[in-house]
Amino acid sequence: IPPQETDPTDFKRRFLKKIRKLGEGNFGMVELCLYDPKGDQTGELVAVKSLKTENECSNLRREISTIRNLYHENIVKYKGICNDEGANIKLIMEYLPSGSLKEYLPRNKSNIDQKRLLHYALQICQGMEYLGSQNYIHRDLAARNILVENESLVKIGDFGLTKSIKDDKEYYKVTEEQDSPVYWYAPECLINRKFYKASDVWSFGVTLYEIMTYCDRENSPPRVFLKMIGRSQGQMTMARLVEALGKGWRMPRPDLCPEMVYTQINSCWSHAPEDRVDFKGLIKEFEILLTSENI
Ligand SMILES: CCCn1cc(-c2nc(Nc3ccc(C(=O)NC)cc3)nc3[nH]ccc23)cn1
Repeated sequence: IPPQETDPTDFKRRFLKKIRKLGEGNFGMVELCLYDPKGDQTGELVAVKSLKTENECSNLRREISTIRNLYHENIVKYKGICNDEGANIKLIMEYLPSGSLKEYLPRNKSNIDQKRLLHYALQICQGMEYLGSQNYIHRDLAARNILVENESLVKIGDFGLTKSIKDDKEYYKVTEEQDSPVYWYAPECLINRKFYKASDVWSFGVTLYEIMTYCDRENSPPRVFLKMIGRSQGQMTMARLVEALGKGWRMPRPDLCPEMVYTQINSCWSHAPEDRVDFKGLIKEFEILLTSENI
């Protein structure tokens, strides 16, 4: 009999063995699983994203249709879906053992120099430039969502809030209130809940700030903002944040961050979206910084 055509992107639930939790997102969670069809532990390790609650199925289906059509060195690889036995669908992706920058940078600080940090920043911009070219807005760019393949390769690892802006709309209007990562949000997102590609540039600025602090918890954006706008004001936080940003307040240059890089971070934080640098411009700047000797 001819070898029956098995679809390598169709994962059977009975062969998917949970090992441990890897991370939690807005309404999804990611677990490390062994996919072991032979049942002899010779299977492969995969990262499996499923829903925390039943009702968010449409979000995960949108995320699946997004990631399965993205092919870029700096975007985590889609492997398939697990959709049998009736329960809710699961997204299967390649497993990156080193975790996100939030785990990796603090742990490896002593053998990562600033040049390498800028290489990571360049790669994130390359992934984001590609995402934008496919008419997507990420809406959750942060160090926690950047995964480490090895010490010279990072990938955007989560698309839980990514939206398509096809039919030449230039922004996405947030409908449902979600526990949004406000400290990574640009003013236009906070004030009138409009997301532009330029809003992702603002979030990249916050992500680069995190990278230049080696994701040190003491200097995390929530910590720095709350120190500036006064301890937790409850729901006042959003209003106080908007007010401070509107007055031109920005997170101060981190100790280890060179002036030139802080200038770049600030070019991502212009109040008006149209005044911000774009990912193409950031890529050029990083390439110049990485060739010049003074980093
Ligand atoms: C939903 C939130 C976004 N998210 C994506 C992932 C993820 N993690 C990993 N590897 C990973 C993670 C953590 C650690 C660790 O040591 N932790 C203390 C080690 C390895 N590979 C992945 N491939 C695709 C997604 C994905 C985790 N959270």
